[in-house]
Amino acid sequence: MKTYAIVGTGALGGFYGAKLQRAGLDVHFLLNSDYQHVKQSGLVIESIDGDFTLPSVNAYDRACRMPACDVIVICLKTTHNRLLPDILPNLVKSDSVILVLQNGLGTEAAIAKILPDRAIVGGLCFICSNKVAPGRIHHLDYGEIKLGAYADGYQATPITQMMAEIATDFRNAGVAISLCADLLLVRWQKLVWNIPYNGLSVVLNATTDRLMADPHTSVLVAQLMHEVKLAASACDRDISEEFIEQMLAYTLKMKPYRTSMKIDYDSGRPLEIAAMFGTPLQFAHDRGVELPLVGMLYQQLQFLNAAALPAKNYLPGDEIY
Ligand SMILES: NC(=O)C1=CN([C@@H]2O[C@H](COP(=O)(O)OP(=O)(O)OC[C@H]3O[C@@H](n4cnc5c(N)ncnc54)[C@H](OP(=O)(O)O)[C@@H]3O)[C@@H](O)[C@H]2O)C=CC1
Ligand SMILES: CC(C)(CO)C(=O)C(=O)O
Repeated sequence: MKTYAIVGTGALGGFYGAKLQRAGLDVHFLLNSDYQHVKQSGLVIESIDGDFTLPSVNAYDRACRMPACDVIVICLKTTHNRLLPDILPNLVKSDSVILVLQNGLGTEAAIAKILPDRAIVGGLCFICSNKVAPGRIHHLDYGEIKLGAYADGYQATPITQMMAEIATDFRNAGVAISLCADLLLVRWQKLVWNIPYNGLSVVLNATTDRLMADPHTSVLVAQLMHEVKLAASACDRDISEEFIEQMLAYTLKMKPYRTSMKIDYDSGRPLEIAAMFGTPLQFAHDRGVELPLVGMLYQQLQFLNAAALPAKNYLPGDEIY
């Protein structure tokens, strides 16, 4: 039986980690402000798939107190990635796999610099989940994960045995999961959604339904998606027109949704700007492609984030890339 370390027990880590433990796996949870509460009372999951409680979990406040595990699941916000060089060496064995369940681009490459010899897998999560109180996760919708292995410079690379084993564990835990051989392609595909909706939801103070209902913003969403397609193309990854049409249609059908970046903004947390905007812009720029609309959103988000910096006790550069 594999052991799992959940680094960051919030909306994603709490939800997926609790499901893995409920399925009988040996799961170890690293926590921050919720540590005392979760150590005493465990985790509560309110989910459209069915509510459940884990009255007792392996809770830790420091990585150095955790056992080395087979799979290290990174569920911190990317704004806390500066902690990874201190956390990760405590948790790995020679054959551990690092599974990055974060939005955006670049974390796998950053981890490869910290742990050059370990297998790294990226996971794109299609889920709407929030941590609503200490140790209490509210899973509102969806939940599927797409996994792809990381290879130097985000080259496409075959599906590994370890990925298949991780997928089996998640499926047994009731999580839909698929495997792919091109992590960079699926990261760009997710950015087709995240860049317009996460960015505009903060700048325009709007939920997804309002962005789609207004003819001006729905055009802007589509234009931003086309810039992401250009950036992917500069990286030799093809995003089809049909894919963009599907993303627009899917969002029209979605329940009104406040994106994760908007929830962060409204809660006074730092925004994941580097992972979702800065690094994608840099990837495109390095290949001779500029993205003016994405660049404008990036600048506006930096402005809004900086305006709240003192309150957030946050330093620019906290996301390591
Ligand atoms: N939520 C969602 O629906 C989705 C999220 N994502 C992505 O998943 C990633 C994780 O997001 P999400 O789960 O929402 O974020 P959350 O903020 O809910 O979870 C992150 C957790 O990390 C914890 N943490 C912070 N600092 C430390 C520390 N020093 N040691 C241990 N734990 C720490 C936080 O604890 P504390 O609160 O106590 O500081 C928090 O519980 C992001 O990249 C996000 O974009 C992707 C798809 C959907
Ligand atoms: C697309 C979505 C809603 C998860 O599926 C997300 O990634 C976010 O809110 O940041």
